[in-house]
Amino acid sequence: MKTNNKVLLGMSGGTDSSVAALLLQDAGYEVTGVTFRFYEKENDTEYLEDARTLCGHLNIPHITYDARDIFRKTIMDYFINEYMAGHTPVPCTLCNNYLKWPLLKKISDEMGIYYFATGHYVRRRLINGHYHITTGADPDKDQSFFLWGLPQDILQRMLLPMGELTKTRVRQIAEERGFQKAAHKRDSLGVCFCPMDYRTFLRREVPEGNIQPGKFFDEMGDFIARNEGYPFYTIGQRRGLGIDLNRAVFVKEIIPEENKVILSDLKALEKTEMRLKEWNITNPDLLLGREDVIVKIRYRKQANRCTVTLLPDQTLHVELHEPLAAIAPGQAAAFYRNDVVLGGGIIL
Ligand SMILES: Nc1ncnc2c1ncn2[C@@H]1O[C@H](COP(=O)(O)OP(=O)(O)OP(=O)(O)O)[C@@H](O)[C@H]1O
Repeated sequence: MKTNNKVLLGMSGGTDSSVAALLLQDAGYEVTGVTFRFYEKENDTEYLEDARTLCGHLNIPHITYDARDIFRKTIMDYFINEYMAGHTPVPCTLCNNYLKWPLLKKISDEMGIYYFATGHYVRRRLINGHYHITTGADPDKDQSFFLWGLPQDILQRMLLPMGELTKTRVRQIAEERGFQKAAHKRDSLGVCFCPMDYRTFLRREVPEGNIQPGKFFDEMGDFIARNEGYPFYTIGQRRGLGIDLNRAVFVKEIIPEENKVILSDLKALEKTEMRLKEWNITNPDLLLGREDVIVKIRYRKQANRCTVTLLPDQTLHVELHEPLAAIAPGQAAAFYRNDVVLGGGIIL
């Protein structure tokens, strides 16, 4: 598609996308706002009204796109199924990879709009002919960890007006420009459809009887205690096991077929390799076989050096230079060099 000065902005009705709209307009773009209906808690559609009102104030067109069915199938059902398989799901990463950004591109294509944008706190850089996501300027808000899965045809058309800003500055801008409600909206916390403990969500969503009480065992196969059923535990979990031993124990392994959860000390959770499926690499030359790559499997407080190779079965092998504890199947791993996201995948 030929470039033009039009941009489709994902408008959640919150602070970031509101300020993103203002900044894109200031920069001379012709902005259209789109609000995806992904999930509506107790049918609350106030966010739709907020987004519509904001677009009205900015004098820009606003459209809504009903993605509730596809969100239910690809994100919420996946989330439940992953826990039922003994895995730890990453719904926000998958929503970005498979829904939010592909939908922005699809609708832009249909409307003849070249650019698309969000209020994500990330930046983008062209390196050796390939676009890469880089970390946002606000270290507390950086969302690069969730965007390793985007292909070039999306990366090349994205605009990221929040990338250079801090959240504090963004709230100030909203206030200065008279967007009081947006300025004082609370940040969204965690997974949109499951802001509470995921166990409460599973109890509500999984039909009665599908989760049966199970058992904790130690690494030697000795019974420790009964538990509430394997889906209620995640690899690396220490708190909330409901047992009182005279030593610290962690969830090491989950065996759904036998409804067993294996507990051990932290050291036994360490691994020096992992494999990834559903991976994306921005530029193989910058990642594969290189010694200076960092892998993150958690949003914060973890960064390990690694070497990544492609295996004949088309999975990625990640050799960790130092052991890493609590690697859970289903989680995402994102690769970095300094501030640059090089790709990522889902842990097998
Ligand atoms: N329902 C939605 N419809 C359209 N775009 C959305 C929607 N939800 C999120 N986005 C886009 O994705 C960006 C990141 O979403 P995320 O939920 O991580 O941030 P947020 O803190 O809720 O952002 P905001 O302050 O704009 O609500 C948003 O800034 C927005 O551009």
